[in-house]
Order: sequence, then structure tokens, then C-alpha cells
Amino acid sequence: MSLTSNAGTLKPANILIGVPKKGRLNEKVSKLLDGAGLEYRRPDRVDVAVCTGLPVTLVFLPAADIAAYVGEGNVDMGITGQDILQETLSESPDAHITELLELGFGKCSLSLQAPVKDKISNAKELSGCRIVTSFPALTRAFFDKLDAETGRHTKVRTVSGSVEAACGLGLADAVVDLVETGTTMRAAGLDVVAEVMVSQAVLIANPNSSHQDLIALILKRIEGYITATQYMMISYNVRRESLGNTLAITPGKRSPTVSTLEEDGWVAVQALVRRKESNVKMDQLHDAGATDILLFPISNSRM
Ligand SMILES: Nc1ncnc2c1ncn2[C@@H]1O[C@H](COP(=O)(O)OP(=O)(O)OP(=O)(O)O)[C@@H](O)[C@H]1O
Ligand SMILES: O=P(O)(O)OC[C@H]1O[C@H](OP(=O)(O)OP(=O)(O)O)[C@H](O)[C@@H]1O
Repeated sequence: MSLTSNAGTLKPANILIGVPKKGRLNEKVSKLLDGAGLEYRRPDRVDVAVCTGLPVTLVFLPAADIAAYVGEGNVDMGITGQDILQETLSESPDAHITELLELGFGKCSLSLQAPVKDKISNAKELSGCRIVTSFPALTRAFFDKLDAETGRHTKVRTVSGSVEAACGLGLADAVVDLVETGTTMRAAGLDVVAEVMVSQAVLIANPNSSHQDLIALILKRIEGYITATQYMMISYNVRRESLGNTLAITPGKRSPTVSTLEEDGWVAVQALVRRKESNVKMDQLHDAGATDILLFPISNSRM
């Protein structure tokens, strides 16, 4: 897809947002955009979609290219991995990219991995060896420090995929690749020697974009959606004498809402609780004397 050739079809007033066109982040990003109220229709194989209701055009790009597009101002905002952001900044330190928000998914770590059979326990042992990776700038920076100590020169070779196969094929002594569950790494007979960086998906923007108002609005909407997915609303009734105990369990995000019930001596409480803790909190509230305990999902929020 060429942005230039599509330029005539894009509304010039629209902000451009680069989103991963496939791969690990694609599905989660679609859900995020939906939750943030960015509605669009993307016909099959078309890489540009105009949103309804907001002057936003989504541009579907390879995740690995999005930070560079944002940095060069081809798109105003983007969603990609922190690993790709840091690789782009490592390659082009003057790129104009601001990390606006960690999105809480796409969590993985970029790790130095070597064959288990080689029993390498320290990254320094690999200084001067052959390393294959899709993150050459970060790998170079990682080995430059080690090479300065050892006086050797590590050879870094770039491949665009299936990095884990490089040792088995005899192309590399070790690789720098992403690990989440470790399944891919173990299947290739590799083990982690050192962590280069941890990563998750992030929202990024070009600080020189002419669409600062829309950037702020979209950031607020996405923040609202993320908060909504992390929290749930709990409500319950409790006798006033037990209120102190139950409020200690549900202090809320800022503070809980307490209202008086018609029935004498009883109050109703509403509070935000972390989704992950919600079931434990319900058990604790029940044990502390609360009744009619209800849990509600939140579809979006503005804090
Ligand atoms: N196993 C994983 N678990 C979690 N996040 C991951 C994982 N693999 C990749 N990511 C994150 O997703 C980003 C994009 O990776 P992905 O491999 O999906 O990209 P892609 O190269 O565009 O897709 P494809 O490999 O299908 O061409 C990575 O830079 C990383 O931040
Ligand atoms: O630790 P794991 O859970 O096994 O995940 C790690 C793998 O996931 C990614 O690849 P992906 O499967 O997205 O395909 P790719 O190799 O084509 O990028 C990454 O490049 C690793 O190979």
C-alpha cells in the first residue's frame, strides 16, 4: 500500500492512525478501537479505513513499520510494540515519537537466547559470536557494551521472521527474539541467556502533528476504555455498623458512594474494584456482612 497514491482519497483534515494490519497485535487493537468508539468499515484487503463520527483515518501497516511512519510524520499516531518503538529510536534517535500510553497487552520480552546444549549462562560468553535478530539496533546496542569489555566484535545479522530457526540452521550462535510463553524458544532447543528489554503494546504520536486536539481526544478515549477493562463496579447493601469493615474492602478508585436505604440502619455502597480482584472482594464482602452484592462490567469511562 502506498500512502502517497491514496492521498487523493483521504480527507486532508483527518488524523492518520497507523494500526497493525495482522499479527499478534491486530485482534486486540481492533477490540481497543471498537471500545474507544472508533467505528470503521474495512473492506477485504483494503489498508485504509475512514472512521464514522470522528475525522480519523486508520492506516493498516506492518507493526514493525508503524513507529518509523509516526517518527517521520507519515501518520500522526500509531499502535505498536515498545520493542519496535525502542528499535526505531535506537536506529534514529532524532525520530519525533512520544509514547503516550501503555496498553496492557502484547506483553513479551526481547531476549538473548542460545542453544540449551551450549550451556551458556552469561551474555558476555556470546560477545564476538554471530547473532541473528529482527531487532538489529537494540541487539547492536546490547552487544556494544559487552564488546567494549571483551574487545571482541559481535556480528549481528538481520532476518525478518522465524528468528528461532537461525541456530539450528547454523546461521547463528545465538538469537535475540521475543518470548512470551517460551513455547517457540523451547521447541527450537533454545533458552534465555539474558533479557534485552520487556515490551507491551503502546499508543504513540508524533509531537509535531497538526492534530494535537484529536490526539488528546483519542488518548482520553483509549485511556477510558483501558480503565473500563481493568475495573468493575460493585454494589451491595450493608448494615451501617458493618460499613467500616466493608469500606476497607472496597475503598473505590477515588472513594466509594454511600447512600441511605429506606430501610432503617441500612446503606447501599457502590465502588470501583479491579477486575482481577473482584471475585475475592465479593467473597470478603459477604463474610463482612454485605448482602445483595452485584458486579457490573464498565464499557467505557472518563476519570
Ligand atoms: N508472542 C508474543 N506475545 C506477545 N506479544 C508479542 C508476541 N510476539 C510479538 N508480540 C508483539 O507484537 C509485535 C508485533 O509482532 P508480530 O510478530 O505480530 O508482528 P508482525 O511481524 O507484523 O506479524 P507477522 O509476524 O505475522 O508478520 C511485536 O513487536 C511485539 O511487541
Ligand atoms: O514465547 P512464545 O509464546 O512462543 O511467543 C514467541 C514467538 O511469538 C512471536 O512470533 P509469532 O508467533 O507472532 O510469529 P512470527 O515468528 O512470524 O513473528 C515471536 O517472534 C516469537 O517467535
